[in-house]
Amino acid sequence: MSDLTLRQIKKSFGRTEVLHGIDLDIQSGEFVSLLGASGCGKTTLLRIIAGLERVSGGTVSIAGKDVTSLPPEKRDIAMMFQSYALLPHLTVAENVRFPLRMRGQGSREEQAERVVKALDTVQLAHLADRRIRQLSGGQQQRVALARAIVSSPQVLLLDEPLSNLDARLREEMQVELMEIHNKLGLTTIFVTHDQEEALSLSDRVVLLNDGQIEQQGSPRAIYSAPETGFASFFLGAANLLPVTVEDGPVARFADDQVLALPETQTERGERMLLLRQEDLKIVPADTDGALKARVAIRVFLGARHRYMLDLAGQRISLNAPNSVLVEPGDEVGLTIDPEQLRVLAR
Ligand SMILES: Nc1ncnc2c1ncn2[C@@H]1O[C@H](COP(=O)(O)OP(=O)(O)OP(=O)(O)O)[C@@H](O)[C@H]1O
Repeated sequence: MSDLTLRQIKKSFGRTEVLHGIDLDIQSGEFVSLLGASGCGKTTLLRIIAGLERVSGGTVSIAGKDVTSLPPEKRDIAMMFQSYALLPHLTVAENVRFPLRMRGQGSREEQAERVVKALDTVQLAHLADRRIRQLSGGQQQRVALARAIVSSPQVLLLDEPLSNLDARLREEMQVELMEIHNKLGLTTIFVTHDQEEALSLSDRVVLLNDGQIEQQGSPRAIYSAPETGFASFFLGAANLLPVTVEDGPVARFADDQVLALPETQTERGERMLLLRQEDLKIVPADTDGALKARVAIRVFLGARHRYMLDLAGQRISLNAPNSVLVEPGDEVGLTIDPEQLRVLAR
C-alpha cells in the first residue's frame, strides 16, 4: 500500500515558484531519499508533507487520506530537523516525551514506557536524566531521533539529520539509522545533498533539480543508468564530455581521438559521453585503442591517487590505485570497457 502520495505539488514564495508539480508515491516501510543541490526545494517539500508549509497547488495524502489542509499535529508524521530543535532546559527524557504530551497520546505510564523504548533504540537510556546542554552534538542528534520515533509515526521525515556530525560519527549514525529503519520499518523520507549518503541508505533515491523530479529509482539503477547529464554528474564522480558519435560505432573527441562504443549504440551525431571515474584505466600511452591524455594534477588520497588529466582540450578526473603512478606532464593512455560507457543527449 502507498503510505504517502503527492499529486502535482506546487509551491510559490511570492512570485517565485520553487516546486513545479511534484508527483510521488511512497510505499509503506520504504526508505526514500530526496537528493538535490542546495536550493532545489528539498526542505520545502518536506515541510509541505509535514504540514509546516501550505501548498500553492496539489494534494498530500497519508495512508489514503487527504491531509492537504490538516495542521501538523493532525497528520501521523514526525519530523527531525537539521538543527535538532531540542528544548535545552528540559532533560533528555522530557524532550523525547514532548510530542506525546503535546498530542495527549497515552497515559503518563504509557508515555514513560514509550520514552524508555525510544531511548533504548538510540542507545541513550543511560542519559535519560541529563539536560540537553550537557550532551555532545552526536548525543543531541540521537535525542532528536528518539523524539521523532517515540510516537511510532506513519511517516518519519528526516531533514539532513547527519549534516552537523563529523565524518566518523556520521558513518556510525548512517549504520544506526539503517538498523533502526530495519527494526521499526517506518516509512522514512530522508533529505540530503550528499549522494553517497542517499545511495547507501535508501531503497529509492528521488533526485530533485530546480523544483522538479529529475529521475528516481533504486540506488543501483539510478547510479548505473543516469538518464540526464545532471543526474550523471550529481550521482557519481562522473566526467561528461561532448563527442560526435560516428559509424563504427565510435565516439570522436578530436581528429585523432576516438573511443569504441558498444554495438547497441545506433544513434549518430552530437552527444555527451559519460565516463565514470571508477571505470577509467590509466595505461601506457601507446596502448592500442586507448585515448591519449596528459597528466595535469596528481593528488595523494592515502589509499589511492586522484588525477586530473587533459583529454582533447578538456579536463577529466579519475582515481587510480597507488600501484599506478604517473607524474604531472606524462602522456598516458586511457581505456574503458565499452559496456561501461553511456551516451546521453547533449
Ligand atoms: N520562506 C521562504 N520565503 C521565500 N523563499 C523561500 C522560503 N523558503 C525557501 N525559499 C526558497 O525556496 C527555494 C527552495 O528552498 P529549500 O530550502 O526548499 O531548498 P533545499 O533544497 O532544502 O536547500 P538546502 O539544501 O540549502 O536546505 C530556495 O530558492 C529558497 O531560497
